[in-house]
Amino acid sequence: MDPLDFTEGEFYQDNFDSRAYIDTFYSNPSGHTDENYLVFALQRLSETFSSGKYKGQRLIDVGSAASIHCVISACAHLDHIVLSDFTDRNRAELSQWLCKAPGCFDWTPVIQQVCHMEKESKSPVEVEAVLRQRVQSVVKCDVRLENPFHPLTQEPADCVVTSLCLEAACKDFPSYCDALRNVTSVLKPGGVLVMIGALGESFYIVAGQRFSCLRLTRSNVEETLRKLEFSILDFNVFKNASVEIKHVSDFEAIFYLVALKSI
Ligand SMILES: C[S@@+](CC[C@H](N)C(=O)[O-])C[C@H]1O[C@@H](n2cnc3c(N)ncnc32)[C@H](O)[C@@H]1O
Repeated sequence: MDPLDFTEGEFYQDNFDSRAYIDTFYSNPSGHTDENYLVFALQRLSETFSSGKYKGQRLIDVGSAASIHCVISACAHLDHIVLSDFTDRNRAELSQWLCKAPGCFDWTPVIQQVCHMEKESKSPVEVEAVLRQRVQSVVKCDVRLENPFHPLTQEPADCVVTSLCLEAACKDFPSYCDALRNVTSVLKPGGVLVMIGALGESFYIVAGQRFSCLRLTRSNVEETLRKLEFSILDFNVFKNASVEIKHVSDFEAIFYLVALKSI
């Protein structure tokens, strides 16, 4: 794709329908029926955080859109959670959920699914309450900036989570490498990066609007992390069993990785 035609952050600000996105992809704990990778992602997140290996003070989710699914399993293990996104509407939708505004998105089915996976004694209502209490702030971020949270400065984090954001935000591979460096610059030495991403995806659709995606390979991702001196501890791949169905996206696979920043 010509990088000039790529839908970058400014296009998201004007055209990304936050509510349609979560309605489409997160109303059901299995995700969208054409895609089916949500259970895979929730299961991996659950295994990572319930292992007890990744605890600490601060977690930053980069490019959250209006979604909280990436921090449900983490919220019992990290005290302060920061959600972030480029667009005003995504951040407004998250703030509405945080303050239980009337009509805010109902995450109960997804939270129930996570509780079911973790066989925890806490009920979905209790988990949601912990999550709301631990999400400290919802901030603007732009992964293209050296400090993605400019003009704010984030304190170094024990954990950075990012899901399906960088390949949506970056028009070419050099920009992707820069963005990954920018995003991981907020991690403490020895901190953990949890990243979910799409392989071989060129577009996805929200409410009839097409958004570009940078087509990545597994070695693109691994090579970038190696250059940034991360140790990859876990790299899982969920293959799209119905690549011929391209109503909402054309991803070939979803990856889930856990990597440690060097000390
Ligand atoms: C496919 S959504 C992923 C959202 C969510 N993390 C998930 O897993 O469903 C891509 C997100 O990237 C955000 N985005 C696009 N350009 C960005 C940029 N330059 N900096 C930060 N976020 C950006 C969009 O606003 C959108 O919310």
